[in-house]
Amino acid sequence: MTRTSIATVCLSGTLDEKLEAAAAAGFDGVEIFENDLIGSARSPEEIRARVRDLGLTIELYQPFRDAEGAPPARFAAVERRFRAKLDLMARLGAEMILICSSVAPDTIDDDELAAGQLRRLAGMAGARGMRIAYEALAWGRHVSTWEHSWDLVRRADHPALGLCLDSFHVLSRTDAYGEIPGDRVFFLQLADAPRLDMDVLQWSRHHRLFPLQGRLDLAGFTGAVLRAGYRGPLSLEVFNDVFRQSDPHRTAVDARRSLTALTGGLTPAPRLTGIAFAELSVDAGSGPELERFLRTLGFAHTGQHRSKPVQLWEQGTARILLNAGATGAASIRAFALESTDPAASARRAAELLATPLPRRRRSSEADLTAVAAPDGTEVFFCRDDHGWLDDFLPTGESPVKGGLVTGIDHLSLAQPFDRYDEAALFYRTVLGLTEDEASEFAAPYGLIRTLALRNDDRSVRLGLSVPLLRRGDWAPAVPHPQHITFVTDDMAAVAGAMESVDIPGNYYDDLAARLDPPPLPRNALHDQDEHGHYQQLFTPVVGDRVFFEVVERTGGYRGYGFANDPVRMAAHRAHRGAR
Ligand SMILES: O=C(O)c1ccc(O)c(O)c1
Ligand SMILES: [Mg+2]
Repeated sequence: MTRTSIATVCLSGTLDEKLEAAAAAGFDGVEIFENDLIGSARSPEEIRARVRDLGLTIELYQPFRDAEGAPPARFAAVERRFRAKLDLMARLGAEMILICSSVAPDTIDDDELAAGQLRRLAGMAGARGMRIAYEALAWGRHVSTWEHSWDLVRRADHPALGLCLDSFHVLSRTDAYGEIPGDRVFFLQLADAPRLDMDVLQWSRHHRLFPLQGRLDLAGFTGAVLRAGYRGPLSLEVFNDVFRQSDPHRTAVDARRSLTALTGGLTPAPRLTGIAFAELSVDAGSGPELERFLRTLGFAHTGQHRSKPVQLWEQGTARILLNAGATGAASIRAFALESTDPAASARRAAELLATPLPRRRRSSEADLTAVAAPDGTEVFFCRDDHGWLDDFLPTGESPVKGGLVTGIDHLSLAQPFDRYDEAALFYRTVLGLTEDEASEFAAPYGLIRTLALRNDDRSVRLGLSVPLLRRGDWAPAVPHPQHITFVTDDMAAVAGAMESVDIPGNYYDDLAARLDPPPLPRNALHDQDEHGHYQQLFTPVVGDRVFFEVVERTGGYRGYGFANDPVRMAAHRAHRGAR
């Protein structure tokens, strides 16, 4: 088994907190960042003991800067500093140090000089049984490609000197990284990132992500390095503004999940065949209001749970549970997915470190396995035989035939600002969904990023959204809005029956100018793609954050109307202000 490691820079907190979080998430080792050590009140010996007691090993100490290419007059100071760090490593019990390529303005562009200096440092390390992993920073002064660092390592030709390959530095510059000398790679650092057209240092220091959370080809690169014969740890090194201030235990689990998903060997994700139900928690105020909305849309209250204050509402294949037994304001507390193998779905979720939830089971009730998603939403796995419906006693009301709503189109779950990348990776990997559409837009109270995920046949679709920054205190926007989107074949009839939020005339003027759509029912929004058309209608927000949407897809439209989201948000805001 390949060892796993995480750099302390990935995590928030003091060195102690970082080490505890790394150990709790199941990492084998850590890279100790110099800053974390310098700020720690513990002596190196105490840190060594703490690391050992936590079952970790120190895989690497880093970074050592501005070594190679130093003007000869400065190199004595480099050696002095290096010797001090080797002394420190001996006290820590660390055997490998990372030297990153020089950025100092006085660095000399002379490969012979640089290789000779690296050989000198390797001699010092080697004499103490230690090794150097030399890394090309993508913004290094003269050495900025891994090929160039490899050239210097070859020239230096010392057994204590090898390469550190960092996926970010390599893949931020090229997808064609060529042949990798596996036996000379001493250390492998993994980081993903979104594709951003910006200064590479800023990109690296603020926007790195864990593998599979960004757009770099981490699977391809890691596979190539492993095939080349690399046998060291897979170590995550992610500089990320959000992770730096998030709960380190959560971040460490997110990190571990990403490595697990990257290295594979997981239970394959069983095929999902649909959304069995969505469950809303309701209180005394929101319950009746949601019932009223369901009623006007044509839903029938068909069942009452045998043991809990939970109502079942049905129409077409859409099933909504209203749960009055939970505390808190109205929200989507759970949803259930129909799986061809619920036990395997649950097993895969456990392998990906999903938090298991107590089973909902009483003698006669269906056995539903559930896990908690990062945003707290409970995700159930059930068979597609509707066995769980036996938990409900019929009320005598039967579902309306040929009603307005035919099923659930998708669920939209707004994520807390600091859980988005974690949630996207969770839903995608645990459920085996693919990314459908991503976008970013300016909403009235801040920038919003959205991501749609779906299964192969689009019977399961989820929309995630998140503000780009933590919301300002003053913003009166709906916090973490969630909605259930129903699908209809007859939007005109829905518009006639359902209370909807008013959409401004300016929207329709702009729409006419851009797309000139056919006439729309009152308050309906419109979108189109190369396949067809989309109409959307929104109820007001119930309680603090929940609303329903009804959509009609014609001609095979594939999107989600993301472009209309700012108008919808402003409309909800205006509606709440008017109350
Ligand atoms: O941003 C940096 O300076 C830095 C330092 C050490 C690394 O391993 C790295 O990838 C980047
Ligand atoms: Mg690095």
